[in-house]
Order: sequence, then structure tokens, then C-alpha cells
Amino acid sequence: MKKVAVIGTGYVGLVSGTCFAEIGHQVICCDIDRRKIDLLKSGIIPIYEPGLEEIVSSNTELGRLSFTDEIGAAIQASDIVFIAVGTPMSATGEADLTYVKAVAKTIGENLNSYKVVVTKSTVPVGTGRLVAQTVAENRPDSSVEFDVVSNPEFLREGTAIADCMNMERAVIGATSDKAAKIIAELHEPFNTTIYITNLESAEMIKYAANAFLATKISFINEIANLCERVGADVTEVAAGVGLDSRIGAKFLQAGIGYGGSCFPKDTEALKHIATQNNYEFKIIESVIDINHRQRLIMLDKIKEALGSVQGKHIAVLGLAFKPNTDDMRYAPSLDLIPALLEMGATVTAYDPVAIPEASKQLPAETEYGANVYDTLRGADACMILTEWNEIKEMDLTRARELLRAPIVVDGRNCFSLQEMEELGLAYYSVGRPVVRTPEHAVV
Ligand SMILES: NC(=O)c1ccc[n+]([C@@H]2O[C@H](COP(=O)([O-])OP(=O)(O)OC[C@H]3O[C@@H](n4cnc5c(N)ncnc54)[C@H](O)[C@@H]3O)[C@@H](O)[C@H]2O)c1
Ligand SMILES: O=c1ccn([C@@H]2O[C@H](COP(=O)(O)OP(=O)(O)O[C@H]3O[C@H](CO)[C@@H](O)[C@H](O)[C@H]3O)[C@@H](O)[C@H]2O)c(=O)[nH]1
Repeated sequence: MKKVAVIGTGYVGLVSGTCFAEIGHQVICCDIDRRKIDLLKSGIIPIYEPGLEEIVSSNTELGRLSFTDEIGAAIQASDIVFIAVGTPMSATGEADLTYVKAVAKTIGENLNSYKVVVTKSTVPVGTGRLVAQTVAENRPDSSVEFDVVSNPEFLREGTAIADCMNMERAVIGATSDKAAKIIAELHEPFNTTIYITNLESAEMIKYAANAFLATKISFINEIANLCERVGADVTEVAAGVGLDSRIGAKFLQAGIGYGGSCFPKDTEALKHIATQNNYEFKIIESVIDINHRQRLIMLDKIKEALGSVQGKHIAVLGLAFKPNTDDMRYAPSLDLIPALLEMGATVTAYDPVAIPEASKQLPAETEYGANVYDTLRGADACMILTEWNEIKEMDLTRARELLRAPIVVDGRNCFSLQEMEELGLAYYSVGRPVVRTPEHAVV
């Protein structure tokens, strides 16, 4: 059992801290956000993540997990301190290290015994060294030693607990064998592959992994756009291509491009790291451009389906950047709904969980439906932006009856072309032939 402090209770801090408690460690999760800590102390989870509430509650009851805003005391009481604060995209695209630097200073000020300081946040190469320098400069007693480790996080939102408990690997970038051993032991109960490397390589592994996955998505989206022009079906192409084990079937789902708190900011940060090092990283620049264009292709499709969206009523299904989360960071809906409104459409939107978050960020004139069917009623077309099960499993016969015109523009390829054809719905999806109906010409 190790004594662990996790600083930052966003997705990563909260989920990874809870999972460390679940495997038997003593964990204190800290945050400067008092409101968040108060909610957590009273058993309320400030984010939507399936299964998180149960696992937080069981570990709190067992006394292995606690929450505090007294960060200094938590650091002093721990042998391992994780930095899990945000590294958002700055205006110039680089990772904003303000929070990481502030935490490193706090750790230094409270360094009362040997500790391993672990960066879990996604940070540019060189940040571990900067953390080490900041901790060293701020420690009250320069004879108290510490080590710095990079241990990037690979969990996905929506499946975060399972990703963490069944992690495929733990990457440990260390400057000393002693620290690497301590962090390897910490992960032992996860029964995972431990990959030990140096600090800089561990920091780069995280960006390389996200950039590669983003590249796969932009690649299949380009194939999808080409499929539309030559009459192929991208879902079948992806399935066929994915059968090659060198390529693999995952992350080949064509759609409206990637969003979320990581891929957009990490691809931009990698591009920035390259520029800073006088390197033109051509692939990543294209991946970013393609992703931006892919969102806008949805607007071309709705215009093609309706002629003009001016004065039309669009039902938008799905607001979060992906299913099973209420996270709205870089969600396609944040670009597409304002664009529809600017083109003169009215919009009624629905998401199973993200409406409270979305309504803080979307234009005030956006209206919200109570459920899928309420949202579709009387609309001139339906646009699907997030593939929630509730949306994929909707009763399409009922949907057809409720829509004023039977038109579905689907950015997530939720339905088969055959079923849409049989139901008489005009269907515009991504990388697949358009299903046209005689009625849809008479909107
Ligand atoms: N969200 C993900 O799915 C995911 C997955 C892997 C890696 N990451 C990386 O992990 C890091 C954290 O991401 P997140 O989504 O959890 O961030 P987040 O923005 O949701 O949460 C960060 C938390 O840190 C707190 N914080 C900020 N400054 C602090 C300070 N000085 N002391 C204590 N707490 C402080 C904030 O109040 C907030 O609660 C980022 O670098 C991100 O790129 C995120
Ligand atoms: O085939 C695919 C797979 C994903 N996406 C999109 O890509 C984005 C990211 O999806 P996903 O990777 O499932 O979610 P995240 O929670 O953002 O997780 C990513 O970002 C995290 C933060 O760095 C990493 O830890 C994870 O390993 C990495 O998968 C979403 O908009 C998805 O809709 C596609 O368009 N097609």
C-alpha cells in the first residue's frame, strides 16, 4: 500500500486516483476548486462518467479515498504526488502549463520528505525537467530529496474506469531507477505491461499516441470523402482494411471528425512543439486541417438535402463530443449549431446528458427537446452529431412520422442504408451513397 496524493480532480485525477484506491492504495484527491471538493465530499460526482459514482463511493467508505482542498497537507502526508491538472490549448496552440507550474511550486513548498513527483497531465517534452527545477527551487530544505517521473494517462472518457482498471500499459519515464521501481510497484496490482523509459520519451509517447489515433481518424475521413465520389461505402472499406492486423479495425470510424478535450489540443500542441524545434510536421498539420474541414462537410450535406437551410427547423441529436460523457470540449455541435443559426435555421437540440453543459456554451436562441421524439416533432430535417445508444436505437418509423420532411443527415453513420431506404427516409451519411426518396424532393 502506498500513500498517494493526486492533485487535480478533473477526469484524469478523479478516475486515476479512484482506481489507485480500488487496487488498495491510500489516496487523497485534491483540488483548488472548493466547490468540486465539497461536492465530492458529499458523494456527488461533478462529471458524468458511467460507473464512477459507485467506485468512488465504495472506496470512500473503505477509507482508502478522500478529498481535500488542503493541498499542502495532502502532499506532506504522501510518498507519491501526481500532477493531474489541465494543460489546455493556449491561443497560439501550445499547451498552457500555468496549472502544472503552480502545482510544482506547491509541491516544492511542501516537500517534507523524499517523494516521487509524477506528471500524469499531458505535457510537452521538457516539462518534467521544468517540474524538477521548480520543486527544487521551492523546497524549504535543499537536503530533502525527490524524483520526477512522467506517467502519462491513456484513459478515454465514457469508458474511463474500465480503461484504467484494465490499462494496456503503464508508461513510466524516470530519471532514477529508484523512482521507476516505486511507480512500477504502484501499478503492480493492475497486472499490466510496465514500460520504463526516460522522461523525455515518456512525454513524447503520449503526444505520439494521440497524434497517431487522430491521424487514423483523419485518414479514414478522407477515404470516406473519396468513397462518396466513387460510389464505395466507407464502413465496408474500413472493415476490410481493418482485417489486416498491421492496421487494425479500431479508430477507423468515419464521421464528423474528432473532438474532445485531448485530440484537438494535443495535435495542436505537437504541431507547436515541432515549429519550436524548426521542424515542419506535415502530417499533423494535414490531420488538423482535414479534421476542421470534416465538420464543415456536414453543413454542405444539410444544404444539399434541404436546398437552403434559411427558415428551416433542424432537429439536432447529440451534443457531447462523443457518447457517454457530458464533456463539450471541442464538440462538433459547438461549431455546427451556431453555423446553422447564422444561416437562418432554427434549431432544437437534444442530448441524453450534455444539455446543462451545452446550454452554457451554445447561442441563447438554441432550443432543447425533452427527448429524441420531442426534438424531432415538426422538424424539416434531423442531424445526428453524437452516436448515443438512445439515438442509434430510436424508433425510425416514429421518427419518420414526427419529422415534417423525412430527411436524416447523420455525421456518425448510425443506421444501415437498407433500413433507411425501406423506411422511406432520405439519408445523408458519411462516406456512403445517399439514400434518396421521392418525397424528400418536395420539402
Ligand atoms: N480528459 C481526459 O480524458 C484525459 C485523458 C488522458 C490525459 N488527459 C490529460 O490529463 C490532464 C487533465 O485533464 P482533465 O480532463 O482531467 O482536466 P480538467 O480540466 O477536467 O481538470 C483539471 C482539474 O485541475 C484543477 N486544478 C487546476 N489548478 C490546480 C492547482 N493549482 N491545484 C489543484 N488543482 C488544480 C482544476 O480545478 C480541475 O478540477 C490534461 O493534461 C489532459 O490532457 C486527459
Ligand atoms: O474511429 C473513431 C474513433 C474516435 N473518433 C472521435 O475521436 C474523438 C476522441 O475519441 P476517443 O479517443 O474515444 O475519446 P477521448 O476520451 O478523447 O480519448 C482520447 O484522448 C485521451 C486524452 O489524451 C486519451 O487518453 C485516449 O487514449 C484517447 O483515445 C471523438 O470525437 C470521437 O468521436 C472518431 O471520429 N472515429
